[in-house]
Amino acid sequence: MQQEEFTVLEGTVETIVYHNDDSGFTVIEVNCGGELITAVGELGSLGEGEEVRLMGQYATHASYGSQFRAATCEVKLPATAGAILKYLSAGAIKGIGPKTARKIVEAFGDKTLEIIEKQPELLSEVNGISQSKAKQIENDFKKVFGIRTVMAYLKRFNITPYYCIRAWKKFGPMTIDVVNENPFALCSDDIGLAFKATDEISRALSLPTDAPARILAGIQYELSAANRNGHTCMLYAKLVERAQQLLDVSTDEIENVLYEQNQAQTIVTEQIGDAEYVYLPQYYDAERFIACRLSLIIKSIPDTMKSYDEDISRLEAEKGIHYERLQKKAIAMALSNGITVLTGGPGTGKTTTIMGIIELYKRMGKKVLLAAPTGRAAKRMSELSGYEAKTIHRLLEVEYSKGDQPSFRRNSRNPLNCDVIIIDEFSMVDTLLFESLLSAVRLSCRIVLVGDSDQLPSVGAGNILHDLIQSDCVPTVTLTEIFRQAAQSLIVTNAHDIINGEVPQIEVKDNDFFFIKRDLDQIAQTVVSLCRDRLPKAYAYSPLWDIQVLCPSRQGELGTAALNSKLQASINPKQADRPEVKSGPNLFRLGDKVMQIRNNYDIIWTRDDGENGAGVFNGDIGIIESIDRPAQLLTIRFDDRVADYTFDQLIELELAYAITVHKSQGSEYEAVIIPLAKPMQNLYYRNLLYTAVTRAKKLLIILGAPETLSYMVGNNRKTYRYTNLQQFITDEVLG
Ligand SMILES: Nc1ncnc2c1ncn2[C@@H]1O[C@H](COP(=O)(O)OP(=O)(O)OP(=O)(O)O)[C@@H](O)[C@H]1O
Repeated sequence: MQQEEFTVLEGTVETIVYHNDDSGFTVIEVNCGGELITAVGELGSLGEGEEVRLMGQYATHASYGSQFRAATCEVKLPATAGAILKYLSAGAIKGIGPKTARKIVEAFGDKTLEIIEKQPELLSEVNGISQSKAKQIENDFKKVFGIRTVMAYLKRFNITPYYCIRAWKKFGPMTIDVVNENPFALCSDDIGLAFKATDEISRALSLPTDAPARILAGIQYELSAANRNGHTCMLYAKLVERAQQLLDVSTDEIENVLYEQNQAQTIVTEQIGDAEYVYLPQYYDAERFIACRLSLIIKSIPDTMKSYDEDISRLEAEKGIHYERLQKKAIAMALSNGITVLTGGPGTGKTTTIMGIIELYKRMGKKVLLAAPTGRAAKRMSELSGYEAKTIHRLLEVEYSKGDQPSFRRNSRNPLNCDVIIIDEFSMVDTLLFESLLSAVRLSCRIVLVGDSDQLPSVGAGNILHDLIQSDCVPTVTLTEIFRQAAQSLIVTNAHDIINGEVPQIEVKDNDFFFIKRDLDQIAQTVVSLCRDRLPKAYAYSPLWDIQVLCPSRQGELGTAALNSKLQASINPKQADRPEVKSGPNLFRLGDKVMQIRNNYDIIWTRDDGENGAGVFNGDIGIIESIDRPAQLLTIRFDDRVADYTFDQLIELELAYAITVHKSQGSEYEAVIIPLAKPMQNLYYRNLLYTAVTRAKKLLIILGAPETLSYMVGNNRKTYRYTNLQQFITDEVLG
C-alpha cells in the first residue's frame, strides 16, 4: 500500500466487535461524527470510547461489505464526557466500573481524564471513592497508557502482559530502548522473565551470543536461582559449570566476565576459607554487614556480670511460677547481653521465658518492642504476651517497592525508638530482612532472637538462626525440658520424638495426634471427607479457617495442586451465584481460600478500623470476598484486612485449601491434615515432617502408610544452604 493512497479516519471506538489476543486482529465500529464505520486491522488492544486515528483504505469484503482496512492506528484519549463515560464504563481502567465511572464523569465532565492524570487527589471528593482508591485509579491510569506501547512492541517476542507491566514499572518510557539494547535487562529479579525468553529476544534482534551483557545475565540468572533456592552465594566452580551449560560459551569467556564484573563490583567473587564463592553484591554486603554489626554489639555491651537472681526470684514469687534452670539463664543473659538467641522445640517454655524478659525490662523502665516475621506469628505473640507485637515489616515501616525488595522508613538514619527488641519465630527471618532489622536498631538496643532451629529455614535466602548458633559467638540458650502441660499433648511429644529420630506413637486413639492408615488411592478422598464433613461435624471446625491440609509437595496426586481442585470442588463447588475467574491454571471462585505466593509491596489494603497500608506477603492466606468482572477486580479478606487485586495480579495467588509445608512456616492452625504419598527423597525428610507436625494447635491427622512415616523420620537430610555468615561472624568477633 502506498503512503499517498492512505485515507485518515478519525472517530470514537463505539464497539469492539472482535479481538484476537494472539494476532491482535481487531474489528471495531468507529463513530465518525454520527456515522458508524467498520474498521479492521491489527489494531492492538483498544477500549470502547477511545478516540482513534486510523490510516488505511476502504475496501469491500465479500461477506461483510464495505470496511475500512487500517494499516496504522493511533489512540487518542476520549475527549468528551460521553466518550469518557463509555470508555471508563467499559472497564478501561481497573477499579472503575460503570457506577463509579458515572459518578466521576458527572463530577468532572470533559476534564475527567485530565483530573485522573494531573490531580488524582480530587477523585476522593467523589462520594464513594476513598483516598486509597483514588491512588489506585491514578496508578492504573498511568500504567494503562504507558504499558500499551510496550505491550504492542514486546508482543512480537511473545512476551505476556505480566512481564510488560513489570518492565514498564522498572524502565518506564525507556522500556523499548532498554530491550533493544540489552534484552537481558528483563530477567532481573524484579521483572523475572526467564533467561531463555530474553535469550530468544536477543536472537531475534541478532545480538551476539558471546556479548558480555548476555554472559553477565546468565551468571546473574544462576545466582538469582541459587538465592531463590535459599543460598546467599554459589561455589565459583559450580557457578562457572552452570553458566557454561546455560550459555554455551567457553569457560574462559565466563571467567573473564566474572573477573571484570568483580572489578566493577557488579558481582563479588572471594576466597573464603578453603573455597572461592560468588555472590550478588546485595547478599555479600548483607552478610558482611550482619557479621560486623553483631560483632560490635557483642563487644560493645560487655556482660556486666550483675546477678539478676533476686529480680528473677521476686518475679517468680509474684507470678507463682518456677522457671527451670535454663529459663533463668536465658532471662539473665537477655538482661545482660547485647544480643541473645533463645531456641528450643515446642512446649519448652520459650514464650514463658520471653514474658519474664519483657516483665523485668519493663520494671527497669525500658521500652520493649515485639515483632515476628509473619502477621500470624505476630498476632500469636500479641495474644500470648498481652503486649502489642507487629510484623517486622510493619515495625520497620515498609515504604515502597524498589524492585522486588522493600524499602523501610526505619533504617540507620531513622532508627527505632526502643531499648529492647524481641523477635519471635526467628527461624523465618532471611538475610536481607535481618540486615534491614539490624540497620534500624541502635547499637545500644538489646536484641533477643527467639525461634526453633529445627524448623525449616527461611523462605528467603540465608540460614540466619542456624548460622548465629553455629558461630558459637552469639550468646545462646537452648531450652530442652518439655513442660507438664505441653507434655500431655502427643503433638508436642511426638514432634520431639520425630526431631530426635524416633518414630512417633501412632497407636494412641484418644489424644490430639492421629495416624490414619490408608492406601494411596484412598487418601485424597479421606482428606476431602475430613475437611468437608467429619472434622466440622465432630469439632465444629470451619473448613476454611480452622483446618489446613499440609503437603510435602506441590506435584502428584497428593500434591497441593491436585488436592486443591478436589477440595475446592467439594468445599466451595460451582454455583450460579458464585462468580469465577480463571488465571493460568487456577480457577478462583467467590468464597475460595487463597494464598499470596510472592511478596508484593504494592497491593493496597484497608484494615477494618479504616487504616490503609500496602503489602501482601508470601504465605498470607485469605478468602475471596468479591469478584467484580466488569471492573476486573477481586477482593480478598486477610484476617482483619481487605485488599483489591486486579485480574492481572491473580498469578500471584493460589488456592490454599492445601498448601506446602514450606509455605506453612510460622503459622499455626487448629487442625492440620498431612497426606503422605510415596516417599520422594527430596521432600520426605525429618525436618519437613517436624515443621508440619508443629503447625497443629489442637488436632493433627497424618494419612498414609506407617512405612512412609518411618521413612521420613529416618531421612535426616539437612537443608544445606550455601552462606558464609557463620565464618564472617567468627572472623569479626574472634579476628
Ligand atoms: N517454668 C515453667 N513451669 C511450669 N510450666 C511452664 C514453665 N514454662 C513454661 N510452662 C508451660 O509449658 C507450656 C509451654 O510453654 P511455652 O508456651 O512458653 O513454650 P514454647 O516453647 O513457647 O512453646 P511453643 O513453641 O509450642 O509455642 C505452657 O503451658 C507453659 O505455661
